[in-house]
Amino acid sequence: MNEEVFDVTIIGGGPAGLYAAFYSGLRGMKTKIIEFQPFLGGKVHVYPEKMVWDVGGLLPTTGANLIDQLVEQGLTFSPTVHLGEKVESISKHQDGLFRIDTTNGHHVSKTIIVATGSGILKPHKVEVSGAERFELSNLHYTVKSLERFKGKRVLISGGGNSAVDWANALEPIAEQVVLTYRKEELGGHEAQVEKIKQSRVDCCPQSKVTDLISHDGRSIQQVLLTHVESGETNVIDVDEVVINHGYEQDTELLRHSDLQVEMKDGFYVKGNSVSESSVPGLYAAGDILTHEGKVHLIAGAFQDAANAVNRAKTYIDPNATATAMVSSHNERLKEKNRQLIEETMMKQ
Ligand SMILES: Cc1cc2nc3c(=O)[nH]c(=O)nc-3n(C[C@H](O)[C@H](O)[C@H](O)COP(=O)(O)OP(=O)(O)OC[C@H]3O[C@@H](n4cnc5c(N)ncnc54)[C@H](O)[C@@H]3O)c2cc1C
Repeated sequence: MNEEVFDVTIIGGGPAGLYAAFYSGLRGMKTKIIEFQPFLGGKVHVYPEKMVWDVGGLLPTTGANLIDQLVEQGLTFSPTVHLGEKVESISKHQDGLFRIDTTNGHHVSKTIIVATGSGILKPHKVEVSGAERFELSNLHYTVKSLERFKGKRVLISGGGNSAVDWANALEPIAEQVVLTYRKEELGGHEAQVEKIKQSRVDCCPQSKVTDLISHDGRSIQQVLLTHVESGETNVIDVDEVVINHGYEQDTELLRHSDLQVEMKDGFYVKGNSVSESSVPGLYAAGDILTHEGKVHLIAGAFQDAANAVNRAKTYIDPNATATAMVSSHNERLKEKNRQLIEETMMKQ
């Protein structure tokens, strides 16, 4: 049980949730983030090795670096963070407070910001019994850094965009890249598929991984591929195995809640351009929100988050200003600014 009442509880610790936490701290609100994954950063964990170019003010940077920056900024005002906790339902009680039921208990909040993005993403695992024991060594469900694969023999299983992108990215640096997929043709973007065809990548169409062979019990040394039609088998020597068989998406939260939150297409929170939902006190930000002016980018998630926080602030205190003072002149940052200036001077 968690009876402490928070001003704002943010569900989801992706870009929208993290920026909302920062902004909520800037507005002096008692803030909590609840995130299902054991880490913050949201969907950006799907593409940590990719370069992101379109976040305002940031020069091209990897997804991994973006996560670090988002998390550091999101924790500026030390919000309470619950990781590894799934929100299962939300309800609003007669006292006007929201109750948030999770896998670990329940929370109470004056307002809620739903920042659940595409829901909870879990990678589809390779269908080989006992495979999980290699996840600490050389079985990967994402490519966190290209460096790790330098000079290695890599097998990638999957025929979609990400698998094709990873094969193209690893081809110049790995010793060998084998790409195996069930269908006859690859399903990625045309230009990327063409690039694969012109490259050193060995394609094994209509094949699936049927065994991961280990001679030391700790890591995979060989992969058994089986042709889906002929049943013919092929053993490939490997140093690293990357699986990209898509993601299972759990988006049940609002459908499971008693609240009558108006939705669009059975998934999105049908909101407005200031992040309000049909339920007073409940706001949404990021990929889960839809409205006429919606920008489906991280940049758009930031705007949603600032709007959601501003609305939450005036919902709790109708006399509060509609927007926060800009950060450059915000009193909440005075002490932190003093520390930063001191640190800069020490370095000179
Ligand atoms: C391959 C790929 C590349 C992309 N490239 C770019 C790009 O270059 N530029 C750009 O601007 N955008 C890009 N995007 C889109 C961008 O990642 C999203 O717009 C952004 O992540 C949305 O942030 P969010 O916080 O709304 O949602 P998410 O990042 O999806 O985060 C939502 C979080 O909520 C958590 N959650 C969900 N349900 C629950 C629950 N019930 N209980 C607790 N926690 C829950 C999830 O675990 C997750 O951590 C890309 C997306 C993909 C897939």
